[in-house]
Parts: sequence; structure tokens; C-alpha cells
Amino acid sequence: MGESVIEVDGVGIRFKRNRRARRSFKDLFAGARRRSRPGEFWALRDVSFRVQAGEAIGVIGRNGQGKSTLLKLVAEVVLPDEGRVGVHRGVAPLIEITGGFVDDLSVRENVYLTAGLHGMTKREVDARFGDIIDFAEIGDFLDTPYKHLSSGMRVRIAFSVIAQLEEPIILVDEVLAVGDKGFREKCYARIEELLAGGRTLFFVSHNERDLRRFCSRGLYLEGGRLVFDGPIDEALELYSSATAG
Ligand SMILES: Nc1ncnc2c1ncn2[C@@H]1O[C@H](COP(=O)(O)OP(=O)(O)OP(=O)(O)O)[C@@H](O)[C@H]1O
Repeated sequence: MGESVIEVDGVGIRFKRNRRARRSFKDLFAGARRRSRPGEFWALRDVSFRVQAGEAIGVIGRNGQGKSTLLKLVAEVVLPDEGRVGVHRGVAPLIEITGGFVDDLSVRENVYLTAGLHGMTKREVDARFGDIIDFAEIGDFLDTPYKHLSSGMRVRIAFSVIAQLEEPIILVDEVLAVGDKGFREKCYARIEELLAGGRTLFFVSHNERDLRRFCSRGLYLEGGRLVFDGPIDEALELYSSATAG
């Protein structure tokens, strides 16, 4: 076994369900750390796993079970309330990818802004600009304000920028489902290329075929708990039997 690139130990994340809920009398006597505050619930709890470089991991579970939250934890955009997360390599987050784009800036300006925020220098973006635009196939819209692009076009350009990053860990969620069939296939081919180059992948999907295509290991989440961590086929069987009943 090589070194771990990601270590997640006993992690819990809690969110507020209802901003106006009141603290219960019982909570006043609970330990400060374990106390559940008014209206709070655990979106993830007691989650532990390790990831080696080059692994391709599918994250599986019904809606609302904590999959996106797990990816945000690895992207370090949410911090755990309990436990510890160690991410020892850079991350290219293909999640909520359009979130960083600015509506009133043009496509060209957004490419420079987003790539810059992810650490690319102006010169590096200059060198890759043509590839980024060609991949997205939106060359006619370079000076169009981002807000005037269709939702599929927004995902295209966002994916193209992030997929150029050389970060060793890639996070992909279902945002790609917005793209049309041709573009999705192109994105998947790019992900395969990145995997062949030794990147580590986290892939959230409800599509069994896509999960089997990329992933050998599956993390199955239920109610914020990691109930299974093992071969992707077994994780998918669990998911099927949980959704069948
Ligand atoms: N910022 C937030 N504030 C409050 N609750 C949140 C927040 N983000 C997520 N949640 C809640 O945490 C739970 C887990 O959400 P998460 O998005 O991780 O689920 P998921 O498994 O990715 O679901 P889906 O398959 O529908 O995408 C849900 O109950 C969701 O409502």
C-alpha cells in the first residue's frame, strides 16, 4: 500500500434544519461537544476512511444521505464539527463548478478569473486558453456575459477550465448531467484520461453504468453514516436492495 492522500477520521458535520428551533432543556446538560443545538442534525457522522493515490471511488446513496457534503469535506469547503480530515494533495473540484463564475463578466474574463483563483498564472491561462475554449465548443461566445449562456453552456465552460487544472485529486458530482449527451461523453473521456495519468477520483452519481465505468471502490452512505466501504459492485448491490424495498 502506498501513502494515503486523504485521511478522514471520525468525521461529523452538522447543519441547522430550522433556524428558529429552540434549544431543549436536556441539551443544557449534555457535553458541550456532543450537544445537538436547536434544530441541528448530523449530515455526516462517525465517517472514517483512507484513500491511496490513484484510487477511483464512487460515492453512492439515496438523495440527501450526505454524498455532496462528503465531497465538500474533501474539497475543504466545509470543515468538520467532529473528527479530522487530512487532504495531502491539491484538489480540482468539479462540483458546483459554475458557482465561482461571475454573471456580468464575459466568458473570457471568467476563464481568467477562475483559472487564476485555482492558482494558474496569466501566462499559463494564455497558453491553455485555446484548448479550454475548443473543449467547451463555445468560441462564438467569448465576449458574451456569462449570465446570457444557457445552463448547459455554463457547465461546458466551467468543466473545461477546471479539467485543465493539474491537481492530483478530482471531485466530480452530477453537475455534468446538465450537459448534452455528446458533451458528457467528452467529459467522461477526459476523466478517463486523467485517471490513466494517475489522478485520484471521487465520483458522485446515481448511474450504475457510469459508476462501474470509472470506479473500483464504493462508499455507500445512509443517513450520514458510511455503512459500506469496499468493491463498487457490492456497494451498488447494497444501494439497489435499499432502493428496491
Ligand atoms: N448548507 C447546508 N445547510 C443545511 N443543511 C444542509 C446543507 N447542505 C446540505 N444539507 C443537508 O444535509 C443532508 C445531506 O445533503 P447532501 O447534499 O450531502 O446529500 P446528497 O446525498 O448529496 O443528496 P443528493 O443525492 O440529493 O444530491 C441533507 O439533509 C441536506 O438537506
